[in-house]
Amino acid sequence: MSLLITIEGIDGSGKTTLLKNLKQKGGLNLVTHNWRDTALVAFEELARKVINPNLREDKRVVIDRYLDSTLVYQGLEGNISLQDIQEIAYQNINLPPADLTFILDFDPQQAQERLRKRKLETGEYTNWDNLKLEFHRRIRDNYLRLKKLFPERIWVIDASQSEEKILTEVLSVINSFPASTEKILPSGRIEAGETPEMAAKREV
Ligand SMILES: Nc1ncnc2c1ncn2[C@@H]1O[C@H](COP(=O)(O)OP(=O)(O)O)[C@@H](O)[C@H]1O
Ligand SMILES: Cc1cn([C@H]2C[C@H](O)[C@@H](COP(=O)(O)OP(=O)(O)O)O2)c(=O)[nH]c1=O
Repeated sequence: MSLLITIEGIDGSGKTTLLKNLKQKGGLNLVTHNWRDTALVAFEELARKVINPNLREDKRVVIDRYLDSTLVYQGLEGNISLQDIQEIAYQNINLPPADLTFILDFDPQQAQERLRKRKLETGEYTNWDNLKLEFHRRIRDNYLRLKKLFPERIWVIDASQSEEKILTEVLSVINSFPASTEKILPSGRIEAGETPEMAAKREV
């Protein structure tokens, strides 16, 4: 079954790492893409060239940052209404909506530490230091607000866990889609050490 899966979270929350692990160890027939353009219209090209053709071939497509980034950064943090963003995205540009979204929820101060490490190891640029910690805290809160708006689609994952644990949790949700999402509504949060089935029981 084709599935559009998106990964979201503040910078340094582990999105790229999860994407890499899903690709290498996930055992899924999936296509991943790490898009680096922040303009909404760039998603049109992404959908046309990457998402739509693969969904048509029944693949699972995993995208690092998608419309929820726009809703969070330009919407909740910026001054564009969420309704306008969604109208442009779904009606004007005709983007496919995500089926499943994982928010890697992480403390900004710890994320800063991870990014320092990443810079030392890989030299990869980040604009983190130009922005105040307060900004990243608001972005984290905005993601959690988004979860309240789209509880069925969005899963909040504790990103302070090990890479392996995060991969296991995410795979268990993907592999049981859509059955588990129906069961686990409304909050969908998996705590450390829980399977989706255990979470379902806890939340009822
Ligand atoms: N679960 C994890 N535990 C410890 N370190 C991690 C974890 N996930 C990612 N990292 C490290 O944190 C840094 C930032 O991760 P990255 O995947 O690049 O984040 P993002 O793409 O969200 O900005 C990298 O150096 C990465 O190796
Ligand atoms: C996709 C997208 C990203 N952004 C922002 C979030 C990030 O701070 C920045 C660049 O993203 P990116 O380089 O993917 O961040 P990361 O370090 O987490 O891998 O662009 C928006 O403001 N709007 C958007 O629609």
